[in-house]
Amino acid sequence: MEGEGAATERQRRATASQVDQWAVQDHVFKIYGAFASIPRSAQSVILELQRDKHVEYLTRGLQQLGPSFVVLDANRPWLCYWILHSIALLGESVDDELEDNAIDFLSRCQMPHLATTYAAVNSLVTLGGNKALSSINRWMHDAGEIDVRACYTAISVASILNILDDELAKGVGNYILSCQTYEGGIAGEPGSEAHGGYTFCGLAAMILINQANRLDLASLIDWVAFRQGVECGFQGRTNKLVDGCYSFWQGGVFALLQRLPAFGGEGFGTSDVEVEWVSDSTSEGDDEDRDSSDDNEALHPEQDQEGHQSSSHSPESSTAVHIQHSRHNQLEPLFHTMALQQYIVLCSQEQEGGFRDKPGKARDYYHTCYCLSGLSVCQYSRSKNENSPPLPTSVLGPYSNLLEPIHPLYNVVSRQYHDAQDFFSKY
Ligand SMILES: CC(C)=CCC/C(C)=C/CC/C(C)=C/COP(=O)(O)OP(=O)(O)O
Ligand SMILES: [Zn+2]
Repeated sequence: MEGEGAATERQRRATASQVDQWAVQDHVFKIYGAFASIPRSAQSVILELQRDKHVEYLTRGLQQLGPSFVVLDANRPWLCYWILHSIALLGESVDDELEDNAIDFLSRCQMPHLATTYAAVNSLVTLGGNKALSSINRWMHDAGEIDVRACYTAISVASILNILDDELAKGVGNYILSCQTYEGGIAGEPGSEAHGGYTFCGLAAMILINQANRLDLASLIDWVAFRQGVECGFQGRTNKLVDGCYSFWQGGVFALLQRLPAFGGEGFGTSDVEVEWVSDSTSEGDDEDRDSSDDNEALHPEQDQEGHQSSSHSPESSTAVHIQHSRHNQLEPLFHTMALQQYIVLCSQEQEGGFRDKPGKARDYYHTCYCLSGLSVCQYSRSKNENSPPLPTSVLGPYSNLLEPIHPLYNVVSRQYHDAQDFFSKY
């Protein structure tokens, strides 16, 4: 039996976390309230992405990595990837000197650790061009940690470099399957708690090895759908706080699911998953306007678009999210993409450049990368394929907020992914 001390401690922690959540909601709702109370003309200015400021902040960060990126530490390839990918999402590129420095540095640090190798390879793919791509040495190595992130980074790197084979994929499907929890999301290791970061990694890896249909996709969708709360952004796991970086880790899960043919998507080429879909069917047209707030209005924080009270991160519904087709047979996103854009632009964006976890926190490159990646996912969430630009109704704020589309399996900008694919299919 649990001792009185332990029970009291548990209750103290639960209360503290509830108080944290109320404090964050209070902060976020004040921002939305202030936004709703200003004239429309001023609202559209506030919804603008501060592109120039973001590029300035990012370029400064890259320059600060050192004149020739000389120090080798595990964070530098990540900083390179977060910054270069953010710049690419904004449709910009870096100057020749910075590019040369980055290539020289990244080609020297592709071995010691799988996750940093993923960051280095994605950075080089993002820089693109002969020099960057040919600097990648397509080695293999083993050992290192075992978890779902390691599975994903290994499989992602191998896939983008066109060296993925059965030997590397052996056992990966069974391992990831053993990490899907009773909640429906995927944990880092068997027996741990489902988390958005690992759910993205697990699902992406399963798609890359053609085994996504082995997961319980119905419960996975339920789990991820209920991670979007009244703050309009996503939390990483049940009963935790909203955070801008989950815009990609959780939003990216939807981007992956929506590309599967079983969900009306075009597939990923070799990995067209067939899923026997079981859903508690909802009458036609029920949800056709669920995510069509096309007038840039702030959502009332405690209401969904039909005006219902919504409970934050409510766990009680089962299979409440379904494949949605509007009257015109247009694929509807499986999450509230306008609400998420609102959280990213109004709560995560720093007017002076960069993005943060939540109001009150400082900006950083990690959150800048994953807020922008999540924003891109939202903007293209209704696009049938990456070549069809989104309608203005899918983009919150001015259309100039539109970012470059990403390839959701790797989180690199689509055009750079295709260039890399052409390059590595030649030898
Ligand atoms: C490819 C790649 C880089 C993958 C990384 C995936 C990722 C973000 C995993 C999350 C790890 C984790 C358990 C964070 C919880 O932190 P926390 O307790 O501080 O945050 P929380 O309260 O939001 O859960
Ligand atoms: Zn975060």
